[in-house]
Amino acid sequence: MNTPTITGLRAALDARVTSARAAVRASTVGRPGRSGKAWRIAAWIAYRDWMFTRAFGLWAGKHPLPVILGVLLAVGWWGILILADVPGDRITGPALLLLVFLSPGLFHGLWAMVSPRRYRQVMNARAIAGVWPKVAESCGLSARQPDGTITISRLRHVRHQAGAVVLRIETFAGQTPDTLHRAAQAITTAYRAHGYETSTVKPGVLDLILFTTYRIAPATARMPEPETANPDNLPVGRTRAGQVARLVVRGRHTLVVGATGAGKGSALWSVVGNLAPAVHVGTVRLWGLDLKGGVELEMGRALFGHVAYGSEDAIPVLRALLRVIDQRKETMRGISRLHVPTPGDPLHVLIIDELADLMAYAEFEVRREADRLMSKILTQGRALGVVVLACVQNPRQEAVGQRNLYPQKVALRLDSDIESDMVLGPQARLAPAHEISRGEQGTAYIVGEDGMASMARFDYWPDDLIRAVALRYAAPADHTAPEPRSGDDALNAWTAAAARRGVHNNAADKTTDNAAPAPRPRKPRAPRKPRAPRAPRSTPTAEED
Ligand SMILES: Nc1ncnc2c1ncn2[C@@H]1O[C@H](COP(=O)(O)OP(=O)(O)OP(=O)(O)O)[C@@H](O)[C@H]1O
Repeated sequence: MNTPTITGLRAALDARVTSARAAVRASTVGRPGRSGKAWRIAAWIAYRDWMFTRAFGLWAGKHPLPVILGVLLAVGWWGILILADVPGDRITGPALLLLVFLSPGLFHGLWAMVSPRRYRQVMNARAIAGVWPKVAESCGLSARQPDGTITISRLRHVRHQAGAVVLRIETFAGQTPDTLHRAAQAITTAYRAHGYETSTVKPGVLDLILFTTYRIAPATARMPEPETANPDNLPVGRTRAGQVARLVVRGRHTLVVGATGAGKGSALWSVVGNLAPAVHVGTVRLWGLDLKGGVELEMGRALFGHVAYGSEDAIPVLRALLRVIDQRKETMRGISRLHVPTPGDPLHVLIIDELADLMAYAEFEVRREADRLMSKILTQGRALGVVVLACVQNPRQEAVGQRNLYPQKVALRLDSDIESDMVLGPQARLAPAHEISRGEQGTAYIVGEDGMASMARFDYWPDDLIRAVALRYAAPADHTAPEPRSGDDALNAWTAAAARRGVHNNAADKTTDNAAPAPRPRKPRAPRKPRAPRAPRSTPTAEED
């Protein structure tokens, strides 16, 4: 029998609450027509009333003295007027007195009624700042000075953003920024936040982003538009703060790791799908290795140039990509240090689904060759406009032995903290991927080149959308790979593999122009002229020249 885990129970409870809320909403404010409108007006009034009462109550709870004094004086005044039988208005005077004593509370109530959001933010910021000295001291952000006084890291300000509160913290003389980074988790727990991220503002000043939401709501991707298909800043999903999550593709190899069902497909298609408009105009060229037999990539086949669906077929594709790198080395030498994609001279993106099938489970010879080729592509490719996005399920040593060659890592849900450590190394502290729950497919920590981690949820890409994107943004027909140079060992391998298995290529599907890099018929070599025997010569000297 399966024992329910805390995470499982929490997910089940979440689901029930969400469905109950949806049911109540549908039968009240969500109703169509006049009754729905009436419900909405009533809900608006009730909410504003509640905000007034709550804000006033909170103020009164914190300031009982003026409340008690005001009530006593007002009642006393009124009582005296009654007892002394003073004629005329006996209410206005005591009421005005009460109003004066309670005016700060009434101001709070009105403020909360008119602008509930702003009111909550200001109150929250004040509460955070109020307990900051205690929190800072207990989290190790204080030091005793020689004169006996205690210095704490200064909280410059508290700012709100969607789903998060940002604390700007400053080090004091003698304190290192690393101390702030190390205290981040303890501060998060102290404020009962759901998670944190850090961002350095300037030396000694850090923004600590505390998340107030537990999870990022799932979202379904939409048809990408050409203006967003920017490989330097590709939109791929949502951040915890509700903003667009972005990934840098140009100049970075990306390793995507996630347990089975963690949503690697969402990460893969968020990149491929959002790059599609750039593929269509020829500034990006996609290469695919789907070693699960094509199950994943075949759906968007038209977006790809060369693809291979088996580990042996992958080798010629990797070799062809290496030839692109070699060609670029020659054309870019002395001209540019980072390739700028243009139509006709695109950014080449190699997408690999299930890297382990190539690097860990293939035949020994294939593994060895794949390892050699991948090391070259990963070490030489990124500046030359050839990048890799590789997905892997099991982060075991053989599969991700080259993980250090991927400057950017995407860690979806992992099974244990050991796996998080294996993939992310020291960054696992900032990106505990093993804590992502099963119900949050597509949620991941993105660990960038600078070692900073941020949480995002990749958009979900339904099959129909992938097909529609492939139809609308199909790759141009001239998707050819550079041909092997004569004498290149790839020539024979490519030819043999293509003949044996029929390497999948756009060409095969479309026009003959696109044919897989077929071997050029070699010119028969002219017989070598016999060399004239060299005259015996002595060691060259300056005089001889
Ligand atoms: N971004 C997302 N938002 C919501 N649900 C998602 C998201 N991504 C995936 N899912 C759900 O999770 C399921 C598994 O996703 P997916 O197949 O991408 O996982 P995977 O990591 O590729 O798994 P495997 O390694 O076993 O192929 C999907 O069928 C879908 O129902």
